Amino acid sequence: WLKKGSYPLPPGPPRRFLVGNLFDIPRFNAWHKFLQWKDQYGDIVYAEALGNSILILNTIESVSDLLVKKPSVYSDRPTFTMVGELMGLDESMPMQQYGPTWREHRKLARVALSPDAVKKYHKVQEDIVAMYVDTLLEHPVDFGSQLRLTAGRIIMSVSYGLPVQTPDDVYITDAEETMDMIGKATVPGAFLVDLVPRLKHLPSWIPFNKIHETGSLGREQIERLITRPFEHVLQERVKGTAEPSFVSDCLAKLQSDENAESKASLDLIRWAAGALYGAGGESTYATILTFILAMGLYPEVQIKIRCELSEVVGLNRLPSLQDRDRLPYVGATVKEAMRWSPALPLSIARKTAQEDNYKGYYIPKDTIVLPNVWAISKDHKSGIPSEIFAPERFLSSCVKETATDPYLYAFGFGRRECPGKYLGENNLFLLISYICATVEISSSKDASGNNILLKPNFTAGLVSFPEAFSVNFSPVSNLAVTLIKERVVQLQSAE
Ligand code: HEM
Repeated sequence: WLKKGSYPLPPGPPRRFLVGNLFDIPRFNAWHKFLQWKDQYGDIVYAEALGNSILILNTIESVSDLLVKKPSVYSDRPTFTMVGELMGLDESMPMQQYGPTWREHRKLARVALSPDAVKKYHKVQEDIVAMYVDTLLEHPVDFGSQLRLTAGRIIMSVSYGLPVQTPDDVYITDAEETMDMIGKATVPGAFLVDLVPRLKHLPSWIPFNKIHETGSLGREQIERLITRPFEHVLQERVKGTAEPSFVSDCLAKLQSDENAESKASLDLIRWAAGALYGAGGESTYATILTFILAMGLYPEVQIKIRCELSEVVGLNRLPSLQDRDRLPYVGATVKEAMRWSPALPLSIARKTAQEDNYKGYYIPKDTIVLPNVWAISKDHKSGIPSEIFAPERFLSSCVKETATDPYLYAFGFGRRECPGKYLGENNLFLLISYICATVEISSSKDASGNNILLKPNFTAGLVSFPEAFSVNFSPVSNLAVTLIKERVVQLQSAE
């Protein structure tokens, strides 16, 4: 009853002989096109490219019916021959297939990143965020690169307990170079071998065949990224000076469980920790950069945040994660930063492990499934146009019906939902509240003193963030600056 002949494929654009919809799907910003297809063909849209089936899910209901309610069918990932198989990234949690090894990784992540476990990182997160806000006061032009460093430092401290201050930023530089390489290698069509996997069997002595050379260079780079900081923790543990961290906690648990650190288990921890950087750094960076751009465009939101902070927290201390529940407007702003331009507009793709049927349509095995988070984020429930940055859409005191909560879609779905969600939410809350408590963001001025018009343009990769832009940062008050400076001085004297 599941055969193709009995049920039609879901609706979608007409396919051409051999290439299917290859030329209908834009290489970049495909989510805009998919949103148009939603109006034309409906909630679920089927397309094909070079023989690959693609299913686009445009609503939270279809995502929930398939990705959440049928985990055994919809929890695999598509495979990449170059980065996955040849460079070895298949071993990292985000790219692994749904199965026993993936489950082991998730078990580690659950222990180390649960809502309770992440409480021990509150202080380190606050320290690193205070350092970032200090750089906004001292070197405001570097706000983008410093933000990237900040997101990386938090992950490195959480994963490996690396000191908050600079000497170990060498690990971050290494990690950023590797992420850049992976980002370029996962752009569709970057490597012919991803389109024609059989090319991987070509011997390396064939002239101009760089497949194996590129693969092994990438593999070395990825190995370095996951091994160097891991070995640092092993050494610190021998000296008895290891700070609490994901790796340290996992190693301690391993020792108490088995009384021996088997090679396989060490490898599992090494890979699980290595995956956190790639998965957690860029999404935090993208969301906060989006927030900064939005504040240049919608300065009134900052005023409301500052009012709430001064009422609830007062002016004599910095906000903390304990204040979070009493700051609804800040909470709504965090959600709006995730919604206005989602960091992962097509989430992370899935692949069907077997054929399926849904609402009378046939879905073939090995179909690439794309949850269109971009389309889901554009709901009209609140009545506020979706292109406006308005945290009010999430507050029942401001609108009759609130917008769909981004916590339901921005962090992914079902069994593969982001394991770093709680840590990620805390990062966003701290960054947004510290920035607003200390600096005012405004448009930059040109030589004649006129405001430079900000254009919300976003990059078009797997992770999407604002293209380079400039804004002005000025201190909110001397008292706010003193609070940040004191925190940073305390930090420097403690190290
Ligand atoms: C604003 C912050 C973040 C956003 C928006 C975000 C979003 C996502 C999304 C959409 C997925 C795909 C889930 C799916 O397939 O359904 C994901 C997966 C993942 N995220 Fe996050 N994430 C964030 C922060 C973090 C942090 C801080 C960490 C690590 C500490 C992290 C670690 C991971 C990992 C390891 C996966 C792969 C899970 C798997 O494939 O089983 N993320 N994230």
